[in-house]
Amino acid sequence: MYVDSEVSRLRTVLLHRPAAELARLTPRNNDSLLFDGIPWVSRAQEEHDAFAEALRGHGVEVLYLGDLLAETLTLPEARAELTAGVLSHRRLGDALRASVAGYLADQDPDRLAEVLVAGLAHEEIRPGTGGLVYAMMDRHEFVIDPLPNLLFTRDSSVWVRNRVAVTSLAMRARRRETTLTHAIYRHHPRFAGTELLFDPSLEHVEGGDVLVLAPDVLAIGVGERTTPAGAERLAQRVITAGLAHTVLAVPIAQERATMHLDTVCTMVDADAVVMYPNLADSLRAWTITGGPDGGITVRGPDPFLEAAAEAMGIDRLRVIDTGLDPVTAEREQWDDGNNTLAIAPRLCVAYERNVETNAQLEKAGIEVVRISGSELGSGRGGPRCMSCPIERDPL
Ligand SMILES: NC(=[NH2+])NCCC[C@H](N)C(=O)O
Repeated sequence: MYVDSEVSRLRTVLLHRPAAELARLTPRNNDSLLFDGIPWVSRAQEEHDAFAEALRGHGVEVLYLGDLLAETLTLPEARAELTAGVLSHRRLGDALRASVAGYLADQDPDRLAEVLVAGLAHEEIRPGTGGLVYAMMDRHEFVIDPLPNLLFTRDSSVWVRNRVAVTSLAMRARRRETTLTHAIYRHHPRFAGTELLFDPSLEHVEGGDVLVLAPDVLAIGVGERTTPAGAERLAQRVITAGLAHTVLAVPIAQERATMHLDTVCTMVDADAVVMYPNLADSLRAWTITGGPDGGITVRGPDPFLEAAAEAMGIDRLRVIDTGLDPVTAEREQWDDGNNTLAIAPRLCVAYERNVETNAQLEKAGIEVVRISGSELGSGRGGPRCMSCPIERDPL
């Protein structure tokens, strides 16, 4: 397990195949569950299977979060931890808590994993010993919330070299996701001995904001999800651990369209990014390096591209000039045109619908593996959001 870049050959990736949790979305809850529409579940699964197949076709090992979770739940300690986590929710009250506990105790690891991801509605459990909460709840209300955004595995953990940062998600609808990744990385034998770089109790950082620009350089977007305090904490940790000498904190607009840094900028080569053109010239960065007494030093802000090139020790960080008119650029940015997943330098996966961006990438010598994402995209995430690289060749 090792990741020191965004682009070197991808060997192992963590995905989550969406399932019953998507079927929980309704026009009443989709906004708070961070979806912009109601996906057609079976088609979303087909799209996701094609994405996984495209990766396997390029020699990438695909791990599924659902499988790792079910395997983790065969361990009594992990099972107890994850069960206690959902039972601690204040909405339950004692009587309903006892009923839910009983229900969970009856499930085998596979089904329990499913429940932890898809959630549990009131109508799925029996009243047990009664209680006011059960009596007063609507039958469609959740006693365990579903996690439809688990699909975006990029956000709930991120690898920096041989360590994993289990993130601290900012949006209420997503917080519980990291209880799952936290348990998997600490209990699953595949990750035995892995040191955690970050944990969910810390200041907010989401993986979509973290870009490993070079083996010693990280960029962290700061906006709707990652806070300045989160960026500072992660920067301090990677610098102290000797995993990077420089971390760039990059302010991005606090808006849905630019919720993470990877919605506007991803790497397609060791020295090249594809970037939302309406933003390319205005992005800025604060440069964080090691300071006296094990602390950090902050300077800036400077133009992002210049700060990045300097930190990376290259003359220039190239921006693939998509040359799009502002309206097309805005449309394709919304549909995750800039959210590419590199399988290797100059080889990336992208949504097929972003016709113009993809054509420009190819013109610039970047091979594009196109996948369809009409349903997957309703959650506002592209190939990079839907993947957490666990192993890449060293750059
Ligand atoms: N790395 C990313 N850009 N992830 C996209 C996450 C989308 C998800 N619906 C959210 O709002 O959180």
